[in-house]
Amino acid sequence: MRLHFYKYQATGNDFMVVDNRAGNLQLTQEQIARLCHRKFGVGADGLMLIEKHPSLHFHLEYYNSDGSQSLCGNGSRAAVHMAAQLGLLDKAATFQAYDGPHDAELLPTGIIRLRMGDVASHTRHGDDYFIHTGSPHYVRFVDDVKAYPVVDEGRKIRYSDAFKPGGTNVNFVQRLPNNTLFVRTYERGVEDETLSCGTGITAAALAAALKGYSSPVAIKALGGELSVEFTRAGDGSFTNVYLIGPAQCVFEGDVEI
Ligand SMILES: N[C@@H](CCC[C@H](N)C(=O)O)C(=O)O
Repeated sequence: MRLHFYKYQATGNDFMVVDNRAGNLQLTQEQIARLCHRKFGVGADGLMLIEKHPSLHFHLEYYNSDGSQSLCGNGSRAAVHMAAQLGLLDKAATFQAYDGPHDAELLPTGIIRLRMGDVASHTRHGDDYFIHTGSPHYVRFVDDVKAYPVVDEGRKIRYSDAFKPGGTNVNFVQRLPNNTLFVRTYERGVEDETLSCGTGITAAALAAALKGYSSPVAIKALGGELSVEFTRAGDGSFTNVYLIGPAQCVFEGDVEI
């Protein structure tokens, strides 16, 4: 069977996106891993299916490159862009993702502004933070993130007893002047560093807010620039959380599955 796909990148986090509104595609974990494999397949950090939803613009199924599922912030932004290309929506989007319903806006600049879930709480692990932003994220502030061994240290935390059995994504964050962060992320389900992770960047911005940063936080990632907006309550909870950044269709094609 030949599968038609769109290849997207959202600040360097890359995805295969498939229009499954007909509902006849079911992929096994092995097929997803093969399609996302950078030597044997198309190559991507994740694969998404855009499907019909009874009352929202679309339903989004997100798979990491190993076939596991969670919320993907960058993937959701890319899916909103593709749903607009498919004519499912104009400038405002509502869709169902892994963690629940989301809305998003396609700004005139082409930037996608995605509403994330509210964040009620966080936990501390020494000087580090654990924040769930639809996906689980560990956040550690470091002095020189460019030189930091992200994969080695990230993998230790990802597989540590504290986060078994599900594991966690791990973000290393450097504070820069002007309310700006540089964020690098080890992603669970990709089992490697990616060029950008939207839910991780959101968690990093909220952790920085707990240290005095204000909304909006400007973000630099290896794959590009984003920003995060939020409203912080006195009890340390967050509402009106938005992940804002670009997404681009790079090519489309067909692949045998
Ligand atoms: N790249 C994503 C996060 C995808 C999910 C994550 N790897 C997990 O399994 O928790 C993003 O942009 O948020």
